[in-house]
Amino acid sequence: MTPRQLLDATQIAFLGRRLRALLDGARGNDLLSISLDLGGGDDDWLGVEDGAWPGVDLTRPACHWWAAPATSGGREYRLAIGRAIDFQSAGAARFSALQAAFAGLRAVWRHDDAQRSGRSPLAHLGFAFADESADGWPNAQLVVPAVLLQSAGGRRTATFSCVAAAGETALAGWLDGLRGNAWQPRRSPAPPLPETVGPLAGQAFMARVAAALQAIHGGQLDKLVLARSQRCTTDCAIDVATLLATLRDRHPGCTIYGVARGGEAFVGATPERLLALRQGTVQVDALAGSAWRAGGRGWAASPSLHDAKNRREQQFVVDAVRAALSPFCSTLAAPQAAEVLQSGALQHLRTTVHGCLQPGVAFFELLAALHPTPAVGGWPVATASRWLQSHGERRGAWYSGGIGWLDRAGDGDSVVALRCARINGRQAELFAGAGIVAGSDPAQELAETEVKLAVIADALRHARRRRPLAERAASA
Ligand SMILES: C=C(O[C@@H]1C=C(C(=O)O)C=C[C@H]1O)C(=O)O
Repeated sequence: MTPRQLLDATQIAFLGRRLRALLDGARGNDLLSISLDLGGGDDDWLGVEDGAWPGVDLTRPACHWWAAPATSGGREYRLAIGRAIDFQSAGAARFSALQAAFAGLRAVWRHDDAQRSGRSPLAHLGFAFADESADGWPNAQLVVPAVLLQSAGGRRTATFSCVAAAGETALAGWLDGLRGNAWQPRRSPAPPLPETVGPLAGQAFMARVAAALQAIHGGQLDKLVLARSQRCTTDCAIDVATLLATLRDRHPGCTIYGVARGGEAFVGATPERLLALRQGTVQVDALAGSAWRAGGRGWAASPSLHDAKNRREQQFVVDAVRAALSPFCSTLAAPQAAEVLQSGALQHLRTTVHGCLQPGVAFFELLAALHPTPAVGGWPVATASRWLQSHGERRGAWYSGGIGWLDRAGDGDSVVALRCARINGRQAELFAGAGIVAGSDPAQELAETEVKLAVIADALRHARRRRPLAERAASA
């Protein structure tokens, strides 16, 4: 099935009838969602590879593509197009503002599932690392998409949402959204020209590591995560869909995400789950400590993943996550030993923290308690945040913040937005960071950020070699 064939005339007529039925008796600010069952089929229907769905167009004003490892194996895909509701917030109370908005939505959210798709409508969310940011991305955002396509376990659904005040015009908007994402002609991307990390960028990062180590040795802090960015420019527009497909193929254990707003896309492949909330149970990854294969690239050699520094670095995260969750949990599973998580050329230490929640605990309450974990901020959390702010730490878009989804019942997932870049036309800005504790070596920390930046840089390089099927066939 292609997007063009997504809905036939019978389904469009059916959608129109369901919309009219929902509108009957609705109040203007009610939120209405209608799900259609699109039948069984290949989950890669929503993949972004050449020829399958080249229409995932992240240069559109509002689009969110997501491919997460499914519990049953394979991938779970989501594509959100447009916005029925867009709520944004910033500042110290940003998560409680999102929670209040979400609770308000739930009270007026009506879902028609006449075809028994069994899938809940979803809202997607994203937020920046710090609670104030000024780089064109909303600091914290919750969106109910106008159109949501989902594919998992061989089942495909479409959910259409609008506020009742939009009336019957919503139908035309939904169909437009789908058309806009239909088969776009694609240009094959040209070779990106990554800016070499000049010695100055590397020296500047190592100087900041040295300053962080001084603060740690002075006893003010135990851990600080420092980030850096790298810009590169290509000689024609970066093909975001190919970049996403490359990340998806290369990082099977990661969640791949791409969010577009106003011509810019924020794209990444993260190994780290921040929060999964399902029917009163919670799961959080305490992920930190890194080792890598240098692969002859001239990066400093990796420390052992199990050395004292890496274990200490990860233990801060385990302790902080357990402390953050415990007031909300009736039971918190006993601490587990850390496992090794392989993610491309990197390895990390990971402990999954599980708990049973007390009744009524909301997703954003948990986010507010957890973020920033010492995996991305530092320890103690408040001192680390102040240190970063006063030392000019700059983190673009939603890097090291979170990105995720919530269903109508309030269950949901958020990942930590890592291994990512902000893409605008020919420009990419890549982000990565590393945790500093007593015993950290500045050259190794720099190398760690290089390996992390390479997740996107290598995918960008590879993406240029992939060409649309039509073009390949023409030149064959
Ligand atoms: C901050 C990043 O990664 C985090 C920091 C890690 C570390 O310091 O070892 C490991 C995994 C992530 O929790 C990043 O990838 O940018």
